[in-house]
Amino acid sequence: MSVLDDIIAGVREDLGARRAITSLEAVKAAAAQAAPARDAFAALGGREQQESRDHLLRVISEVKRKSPSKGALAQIAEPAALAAEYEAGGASVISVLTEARRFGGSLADLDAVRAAVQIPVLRKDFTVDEYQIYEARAHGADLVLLIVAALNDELLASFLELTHQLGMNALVEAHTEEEIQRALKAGAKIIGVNVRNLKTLDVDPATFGKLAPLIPAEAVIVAESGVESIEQVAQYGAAGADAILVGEALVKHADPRATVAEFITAGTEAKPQR
Ligand SMILES: O=P(O)(O)OC[C@@H](O)[C@@H](O)c1c[nH]c2ccccc12
Repeated sequence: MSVLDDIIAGVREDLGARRAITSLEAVKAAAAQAAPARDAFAALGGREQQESRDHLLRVISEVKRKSPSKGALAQIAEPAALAAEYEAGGASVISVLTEARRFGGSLADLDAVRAAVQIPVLRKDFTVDEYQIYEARAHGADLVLLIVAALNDELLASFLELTHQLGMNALVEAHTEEEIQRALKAGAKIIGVNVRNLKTLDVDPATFGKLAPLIPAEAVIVAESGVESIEQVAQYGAAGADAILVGEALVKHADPRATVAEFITAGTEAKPQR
């Protein structure tokens, strides 16, 4: 079993436990009651009119306590306080890991962050069931993660459609050329190139430069993982990223606010006009 399969098995078990307490019908009703989703596509620089794009490199800042590849990263006693720092530093979106077993996250973290910031919030989890999409909306998420490697074409398309129906956007994550093609075919508007292979956990930042040119200019392109330095941010910016998604480097830094601001400056300087 790959790491991804193993994580998903745990996600399904935890989902079963939540569903036994709160039915799909109840979660749908809660989603319908939630305040409308914020426009994450626009927040990430996406425009229906390509010409009106600006030049800024956006940062999606992640609340991440631990990971299967690195183990414990940071305690994060107050995710709300960390998210507020990210927002003050200029982050465009906050990503909140809600997977519990491997990443130490929860829906309570999502609630706390949602209440603390104005910018769009991404529910970062391994989406394998429509229940999780309604649940994300019920908890105020504006964006959900859809990992292409975890879904077949039919599920990917139907989850993307449901996400849009609920007024949210999806960050559709790919790691290979084939997965990029599948994401595009499903109609993804925000495409993440994860340079970490979720089956082996190997990180290779060069993956971004190889795959980004395959993504048409109408889509927002997000470089995910492996940001350890300003130089790496500049490389992603130069290679065509509209946004970067950063976890470890921010949660481990003593001054996450300043680090977000530095990353935005470095990436924007490096970014070519699209
Ligand atoms: O901590 P990093 O290397 O900055 O990575 C952040 C983010 O890209 C990573 O957490 C991630 C990317 N895709 C995922 C899918 C599930 C869980 C986590 C992830």
